[in-house]
Amino acid sequence: MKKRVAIIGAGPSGLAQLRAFQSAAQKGAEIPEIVCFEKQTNWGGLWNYTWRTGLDEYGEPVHCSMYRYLWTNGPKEGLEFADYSFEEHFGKQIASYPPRAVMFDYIEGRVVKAGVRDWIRFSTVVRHVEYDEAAETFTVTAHDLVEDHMYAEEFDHVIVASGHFSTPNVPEYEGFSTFNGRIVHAHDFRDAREFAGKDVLVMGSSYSAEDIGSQCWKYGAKTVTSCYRSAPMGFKWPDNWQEKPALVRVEGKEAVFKDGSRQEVDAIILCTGYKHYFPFLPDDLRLKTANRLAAADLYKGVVWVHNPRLFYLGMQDQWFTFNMFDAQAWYVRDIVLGRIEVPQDKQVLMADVREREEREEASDDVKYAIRYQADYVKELIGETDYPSFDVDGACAAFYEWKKHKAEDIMAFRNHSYRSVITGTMAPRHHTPWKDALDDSMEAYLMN
Ligand SMILES: Cc1cc2nc3c(=O)[nH]c(=O)nc-3n(C[C@H](O)[C@H](O)[C@H](O)COP(=O)(O)OP(=O)(O)OC[C@H]3O[C@@H](n4cnc5c(N)ncnc54)[C@H](O)[C@@H]3O)c2cc1C
Repeated sequence: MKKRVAIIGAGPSGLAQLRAFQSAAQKGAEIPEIVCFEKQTNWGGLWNYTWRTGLDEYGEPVHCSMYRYLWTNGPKEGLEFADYSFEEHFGKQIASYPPRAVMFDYIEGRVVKAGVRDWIRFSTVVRHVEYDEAAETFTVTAHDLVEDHMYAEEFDHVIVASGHFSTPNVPEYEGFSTFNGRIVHAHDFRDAREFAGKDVLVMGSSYSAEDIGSQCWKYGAKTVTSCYRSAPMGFKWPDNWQEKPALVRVEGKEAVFKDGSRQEVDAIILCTGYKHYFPFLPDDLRLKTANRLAAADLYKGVVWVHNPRLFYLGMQDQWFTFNMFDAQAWYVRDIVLGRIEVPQDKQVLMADVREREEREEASDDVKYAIRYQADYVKELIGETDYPSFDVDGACAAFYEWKKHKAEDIMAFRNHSYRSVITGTMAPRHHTPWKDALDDSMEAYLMN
């Protein structure tokens, strides 16, 4: 009987897995029966934007954490699919920091071409997964939201590609419940225009804080204050943007910081990160990890060491994204197809995890982290037929990106880089991003 494989999620990771199997089939391989469960009505994961926050039309938690005017925060050259370039999709090279809608179109382009939509059951949430030792199969219980019907099916493998930037980490601070303003987590932030004319406090010092603070500033916030726990972001911010140490409490409308200073604010945006959250997995199958490069308990970053028939995609902290998901998906595919053997000895699997952890912990330098992930991508693609690409070039684009941000955080998106697939230089963005309100694909492609 044909093997059956369940993929949970049709975001960039799950779609990479579909494309991986389809590419093997295209080359004549016998592939298993694939069922991809996707709780949203469409594919694209976080890139499938919705205005909704809280619960969706079925009462399910909204997955999307992106906002209306989101433009990629890293250069597109760092994430380009090796088997489907931006030039192939758009018929020309495009600038390096596309808006969300352009990215969605690109993600969708590859899987439309691959013809894998029929493998996906949309509006279907995976509620529970259980492993039967004797039968060596997983029972996946799914909920068809349209029919409001639950059912269970058996699979030989489960691949978890449900993402980890959707369940917000929401801290509590003294005075929050009596704060006379709006408190919102980045997960529910949709449109910076809401904060025009306001004094905004952005909590956190990572990408969300950087970008949401910048959005608020660009769309007319009166002042932006950002506060950090360990170290300031350290960019050259505009005059009406100040960085403060950690928030201690809120008194009325005043935020009080660790150094004793105070600032009156109208709104607090919590850019306090996300949790790896898998409510559909029992303890023995559930990944418990911090957001790090060497995610816990994953051999080669993908194989669940406690049950090597279960895989996770995209669970690492992410410098590389789409091409790393591809590298992982091709690798997992080849395990499932019996082309790559996973060691039987759990100690060997654990040793691989420890080695990755130790190497990650050797330095907290950003360039080291980027290189670390580049080496990981190289390691995986070296073992499959995923088309090789200029991983070092992608690394260089990330280094340049860091440099350009340090030079001018408000205008770094006007820079462009060389494609690591086709070698073509991206055009410079003609409309300075700072002033661009129209994030539609049509407007962008006119550049
Ligand atoms: C604000 C923000 C900005 C970002 N910007 C960039 C950027 O500029 N460039 C970049 O490369 N990356 C960016 N990222 C990173 C992002 O994580 C990746 O680009 C990518 O979306 C991850 O893909 P994924 O498939 O692993 O997860 P997701 O995109 O989260 O997709 C997971 C899918 O699984 C589905 N799912 C979840 N649970 C279930 C269930 N129980 N049953 C069925 N389906 C389920 C979800 O509906 C979703 O479709 C950003 C992330 C955020 C939050």
